[in-house]
Formats: sequence, C-alpha cells, structure tokens
Amino acid sequence: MSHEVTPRDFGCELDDEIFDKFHEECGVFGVFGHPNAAELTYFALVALQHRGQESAGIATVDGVKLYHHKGMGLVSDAIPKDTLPRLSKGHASIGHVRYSTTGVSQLINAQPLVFNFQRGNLALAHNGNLTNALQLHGFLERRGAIFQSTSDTEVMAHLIARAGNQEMEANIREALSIVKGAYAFVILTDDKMFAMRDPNGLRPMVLGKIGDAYCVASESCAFDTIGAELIRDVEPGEMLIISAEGVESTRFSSAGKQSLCTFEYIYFARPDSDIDGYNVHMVRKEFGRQLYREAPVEADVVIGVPDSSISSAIGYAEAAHLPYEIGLIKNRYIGRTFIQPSQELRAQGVKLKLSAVRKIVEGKRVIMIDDSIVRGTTSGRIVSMLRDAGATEVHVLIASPPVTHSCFYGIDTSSRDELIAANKTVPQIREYIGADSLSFLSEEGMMKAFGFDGSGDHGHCNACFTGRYPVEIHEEFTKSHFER
Ligand SMILES: O=P(O)(O)OC[C@H]1O[C@H](OP(=O)(O)OP(=O)(O)O)[C@H](O)[C@@H]1O
Ligand SMILES: NC(=O)CC[C@H](N)C(=O)O
Ligand code: SF4
Ligand SMILES: [Mg+2]
Repeated sequence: MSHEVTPRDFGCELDDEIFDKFHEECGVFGVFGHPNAAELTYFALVALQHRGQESAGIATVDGVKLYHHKGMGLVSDAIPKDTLPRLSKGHASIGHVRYSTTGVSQLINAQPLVFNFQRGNLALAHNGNLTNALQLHGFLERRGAIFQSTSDTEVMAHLIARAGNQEMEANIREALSIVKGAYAFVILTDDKMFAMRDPNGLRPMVLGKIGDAYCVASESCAFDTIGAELIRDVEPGEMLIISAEGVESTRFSSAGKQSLCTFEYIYFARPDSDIDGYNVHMVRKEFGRQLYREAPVEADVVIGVPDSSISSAIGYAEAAHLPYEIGLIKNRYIGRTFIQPSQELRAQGVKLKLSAVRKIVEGKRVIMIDDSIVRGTTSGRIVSMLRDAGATEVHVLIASPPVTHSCFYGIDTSSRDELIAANKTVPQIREYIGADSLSFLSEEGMMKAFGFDGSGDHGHCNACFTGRYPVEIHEEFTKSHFER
C-alpha cells in the first residue's frame, strides 16, 4: 500500500490535534427522477461539506449507463466543474463526502463505491462504520472476493453481489441481514434508489421532495440548500425504495433499541438541520440553559468557541442574564491539511485558527463555553489566549459530559488513552487547562434538553460518555486494519 503523502513529507508540521479527535463523519445524498440530478447532488454535498472534507464523489445513472467522478479534498476540488456535463446525463444521482473511519484517506476509498455486476450497475454511499467488517472481510476473502479498497463499506457491495437473487432488492436485503453497526446507506441501481438507516438509528438520514423527485440526505440542511422540502426522518430499520413509481417504505429489520448519536447534536451536525424532530441549534441552546442550571458561575461575560459552541453559549447567557459576546474569532479558511506553525513559532505566539477579541475580554471575568473536551488541547490553548488578552478569570463550561470512551460507529476518535477525561478527574483537567473553574453538562441534563426526564439515555447513543455501547463492538478493529 502506498504511503499517503502529507505536508509532513515536505518537512512541514501538520496540526496533530486535528487528526486525533472526534471528527465529522461522512455525508450522503441521493435524488431520483430529476433532470438536474447531478447538479443538485453537487450543491447538496457542498451543504454537507462539514461532515467530511477528505474526498467527495458523485454517481449518476440514465437507465443504461452509470457515470461517476470521485476526487480528493473539498467538493469544489474533488469534482471539477467540467465533470458535471458528463454526470448530468443521469436522471438519478447519489453523492458522498468522506471523513475516513476505516481505511486510509486515498482515492481508492473515496465514495460512492461503484460496481458493475451481472445484474447491472450499482453505486453505494455510506455514512457510518460496520462493526463486523473485519469478520466479513476475512469471510469474503476466503471465498474468493478481491477487495478494491480498504474501507469497511466495500463488504456491503460484495455481500450484495454474492447474494445471487434476480432482484437487486432481495440482494440488498440479504446483505443488510449480515452487516452490523452504524449506517446510513444510499444505493443507486439502473432503475431504483435505495436508502437504509441502521436498526438502531445511530446515523441520521432524512427524506425530502424537490418538484416530483424524491431525495435523501444525511442532514436536512442539504434540502434547504437545494430548495427541497423535508418530508420526514428515515426510520431506524427502514428501507426506502425510490423509483419511477414514487417512494415505497419497507422494513428490512424490526427497529432495534433506538440509539441516535447525541454527538450529532453536540458537535457534528449543522445548527440549521433538524434531526429526528429536533432542531440542532435549539437543542444546543437548551444544553446551554441546562448547563447554567447545573453550574451557575459569577462572571461578566459569556463567550462561545466558534462555531459549534455559539448556540450553547447564547443559551447559557440567556439563562444567566449575562451578556453574550463574540470573544473569539475563528479563521474560516484553516482547513484540515493546513500547514501549522512550528512549535517554535507557536511559542512565539503565532496562532492561526482562533484569536481573542481583546476589547471584549480585557479586565473581565469570562465564561468560555465549548461543546466538548476530547484531548484537552483546545481548551488549554484558549484559556491562555484569553488570559493573554487580559481576562481576569476564565471559567470553562462544557456543553456535554466528559468524553471517556471511543466511538466505533463512524466517528474517527482518539484511542482511550488520548481522551483526557478517561485518564484525569475533572479537577485534574481544570488544572491541566489552567481554568479558574471547569464544569461539564451531566448526561441527565443533556437528555433534559430533549425534553426527557433525565434518567437513562432515552433512545440516544451516549456511549462515548458512558461506555454503554448499543451495538456490539470489537475494540481491536482499528481504522487502518485493512491496510495492515
Ligand atoms: O479537547 P480537544 O481534543 O482539543 O478537542 C475539543 C475541541 O474539538 C472540537 O473543535 P475543533 O477544534 O475540532 O473544530 P471546530 O472548529 O469545528 O470546533 C470541539 O468543538 C472542541 O472545541
Ligand atoms: N465517516 C464515515 O461515515 C465513513 C464511512 C466509511 N466507514 C469510510 O471510512 O469510508
Ligand atoms: S459513541 Fe458517541 S460519537 Fe459514537 S455514535 Fe455514540 S454518541 Fe455518537
Ligand atoms: Mg471546537
């Protein structure tokens, strides 16, 4: 396997923290029966860009042929303008933005994965992680399968191909009865589009309509961008079959214990998206209000770490009757592979991503709200940045509980030994980040933000806070397993 070329190969430092914490987790989109299917997919992927910036791709069908294009980087780089006319021949299209969870970040693993079977064409896009991919990979290889990629997603395609039924639907059902874990799948064949959400509903997916065409997406913000109307969430264990006849809802599994990822609300999803009936911004605001109830602090001003903590900071400030201010500015052009200043320059004060607004924090007791602490590097840096800008006190409040466990369901997380809360108590973390005080939202408080009574997880996955994994995991299965 070739080595992935990074700026480090040219002697430059990469922002290691970017590689070692919770990150976005792929976005999928599909539309069937629209004359501008490929273009709509392109713009929907731009709206879903926050979910993955490593690679992107689009596949379309015109009933006979399948066209596709995949590339590395942001949608605008991965899918150049001149590829769209070729893709635009199709009336149905699916697309994907990737943040790798299994398999290296290279073109071979970019999605949609595209296959030509005896029974026709098939393109497959996946958000999530298959927790039994390791076993299935070995099983399939022993029976002659030759894998083209190193991602977990490809096992699904091999299972579909092996099933051997006349109807693609039956093949997909058979494959779904074998895979385990977290998934929102969109599959495009010559005459149908299939959309499935795992039986626990770990990963989100919504159904919408644009004109007479139906579409599906990881998040509803994609619909707002292309002018589609949100119809509803796809249900856990549901298979939608979209064709010239319209949309048919079927089940491939009875719903398991519903376990929607709470981190979607905390950090991943865009605030304008609605997931399972809750608007992300409103939920984050309620996290902030709840945080105030649990941890009221005397201070002069409340600030949020942009962008994902702004809603919670507004909620906290509202509940505390304190001014909410923009105390930190984020440079929005710093991307994932951005070359970072060397340690020496960092020590001299070169900081690229965030800057404090001196006029806001100078001489003030500041409450700084962030959505989560993973390794603890971000909070520590911001606390000292705020002190350097003249803050007299810095109180750190986190709008989620301490992250003590890794995720195995489609989020690329640190291993447990890198999670600060798995290794230090809250007072120790406070000391480590240099804050005057530190509090986290409780699991109960987090669930109250959804209107629940506070005890239990209420149909959410909170495993990274509690270690209660809703679907069996295999801790030995690491991201680079199929490369080794
Ligand atoms: O404890 P740490 O390991 O430092 O990670 C915690 C930080 O990571 C995320 O932000 P991130 O900087 O990834 O990007 P964002 O700009 O999307 O919030 C999250 O919003 C926290 O701010
Ligand atoms: N983040 C994701 O949802 C990734 C999908 C798939 N597991 C991959 O690594 O390609
Ligand atoms: S472990 Fe955490 S990040 Fe992973 S699905 Fe569950 S809540 Fe989401
Ligand atoms: Mg952040």
